[in-house]
Amino acid sequence: MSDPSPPLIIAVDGPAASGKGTLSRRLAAYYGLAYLDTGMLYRGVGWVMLSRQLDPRRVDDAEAAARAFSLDDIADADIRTPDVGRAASQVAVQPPVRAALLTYQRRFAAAPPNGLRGAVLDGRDIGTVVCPDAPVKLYVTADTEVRAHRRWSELMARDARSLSFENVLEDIRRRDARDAGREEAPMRPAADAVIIDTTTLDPDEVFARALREIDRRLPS
Ligand SMILES: Nc1ncnc2c1ncn2[C@@H]1O[C@H](COP(=O)(O)OP(=O)(O)O)[C@@H](O)[C@H]1O
Ligand SMILES: Nc1ccn([C@@H]2O[C@H](COP(=O)(O)OP(=O)(O)O)[C@@H](O)[C@H]2O)c(=O)n1
Repeated sequence: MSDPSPPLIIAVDGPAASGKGTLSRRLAAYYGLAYLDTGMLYRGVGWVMLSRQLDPRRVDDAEAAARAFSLDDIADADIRTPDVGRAASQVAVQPPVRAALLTYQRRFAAAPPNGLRGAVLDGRDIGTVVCPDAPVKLYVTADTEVRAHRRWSELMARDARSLSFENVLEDIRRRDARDAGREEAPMRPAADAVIIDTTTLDPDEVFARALREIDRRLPS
């Protein structure tokens, strides 16, 4: 009897608000794959730290929070705020936090839920660390100001009226610098990733571009 084929993994990485989630959800639906937003795990740990009034930069506390983390902890939490994004990138610098969250991500990729034949994972280090053998790796990016504008519009639509565009831009710049500059699993395209610059593309165009790249790489 031949071995069952390994799960089909599509790795999607890139900086904040580049459109990773929008593209990944669509790819997962199209190919019938599971989807994991790995940023949600880091945001979850960041949220736990803030909700306990702990400093996200304290490595012992952050490691303990990551080890004990369960998705149930954030069932009713708003993790999509700039404060939680900042805390997420502060806990994400710490190697023991990354190690604790890596296990969950690798398991998800190795055995996608509901018997699905594979998964799309999005984050910062999927193609480089979490799933280095993924047959398809995309790195989604866009100009910083365009990304900040997208995030600002999203936050405004959710009623964060007091946020200025400049604050969101500054926040994204700092988070990008922290994510790209850290020692452990820095944000960067894998050597074999396809870079998709979404600055002037709408979501349909990004999807179409990704499909072309993926179909070229998948065994027919
Ligand atoms: N190609 C695009 N053009 C314009 N807006 C986009 C595009 N892709 C995503 N968006 C919007 O930008 C915001 C951030 O997208 P999202 O997919 O959440 O990014 P990420 O997962 O990289 O943080 C969302 O409001 C989304 O609707
Ligand atoms: N695989 C991942 C995913 C997220 N992260 C961290 O988690 C933060 C929040 O990730 P996110 O994907 O929710 O961020 P957005 O792109 O949605 O703004 C990032 O800024 C990173 O610091 C990471 O280090 N590695």
